[in-house]
Amino acid sequence: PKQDGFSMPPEWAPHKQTWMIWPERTDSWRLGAKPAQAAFVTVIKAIAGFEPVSVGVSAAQYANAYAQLSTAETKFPIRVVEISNNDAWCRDTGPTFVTNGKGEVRGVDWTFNAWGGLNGGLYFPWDRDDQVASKILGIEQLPRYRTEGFVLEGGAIHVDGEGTLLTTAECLLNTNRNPHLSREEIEAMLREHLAIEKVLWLEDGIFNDETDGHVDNMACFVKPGEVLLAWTDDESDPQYARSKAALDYLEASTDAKGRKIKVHKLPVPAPIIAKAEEYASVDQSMAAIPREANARLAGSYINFYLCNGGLILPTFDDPNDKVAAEVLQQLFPEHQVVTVPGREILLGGGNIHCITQQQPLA
Ligand SMILES: NCCCCCC(N)=O
Repeated sequence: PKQDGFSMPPEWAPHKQTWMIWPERTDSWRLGAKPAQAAFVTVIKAIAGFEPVSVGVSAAQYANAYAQLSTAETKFPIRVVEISNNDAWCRDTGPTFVTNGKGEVRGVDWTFNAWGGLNGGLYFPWDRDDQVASKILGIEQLPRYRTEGFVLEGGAIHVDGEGTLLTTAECLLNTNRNPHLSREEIEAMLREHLAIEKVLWLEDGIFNDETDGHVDNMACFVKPGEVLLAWTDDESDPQYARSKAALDYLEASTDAKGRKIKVHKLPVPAPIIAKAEEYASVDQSMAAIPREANARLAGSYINFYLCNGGLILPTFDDPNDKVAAEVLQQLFPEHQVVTVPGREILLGGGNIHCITQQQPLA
């Protein structure tokens, strides 16, 4: 934390590797999780074109994951290690890595409660997921800061690397995360653990996002002082009010260094609806929320992932796929945009940013 001189680098800072977790639970993923595993393999190989990838997998799926990944012909190595888990959302269950600018890396291991615990959580139990960060830090032999009892997911925050953090009240002030803490006390925990100076609070995230509006689906930093925001011009879409409120707030805000915020818009895809036949092959269980057919999914191009020289972008067979790729290539000229179909991942409730976790170089 701040007192030790450690802070969270921005996602565009150089990475040592990316961490991911292999999907397998059949009450969250359709067709025995096989389409999800294929989609994850595509993402893993895309990232391994830019930097090493470590994939955590359960003992039951180790042989299957290893067989598919160890023979991959990629520029950078893909490592498969056994890590028990309850699902595959490494953005939220992995550690948030912090660096001190003097060659040292540590990790923050937030308490995890499956996006709401017994008050709106998405599955039960989540004990293996709450151990993932600790196991990754153990494998990397990095010191660990544990925030016992303070719930946070990595997908709920973005930083600019210069003291500003971007998040949503819909998530962080939700009574199913830290009902015992005030907004000020939550800000204090973020300041302390990430050495940030100012929090920009968007009200809401993407409409119908089951994470309670994670910021990593709604908005992100392009560079200090510049924010990219999920946008629609369709005022009849429930997304419009959320994006307009965020635009007005950001354009009236300054960051930790006093810069006025410049907002860039990234169009959302047309509403994405889960088909009944897609969810027909998801197991019913007492352990996970049912996947609602005909529900609108929280599809967003903001859920891309920045790796060393690459930008991995989910696409949705939508005319805006091309628009989003062009806008992002303009805004991130030093990153090569690589598109990967995102629907199979979105059917599980998130996308490419949600299934990745960057480990920065010291
Ligand atoms: N079904 C669980 C979905 C969790 C999505 C995680 C994320 N960061 O979006």
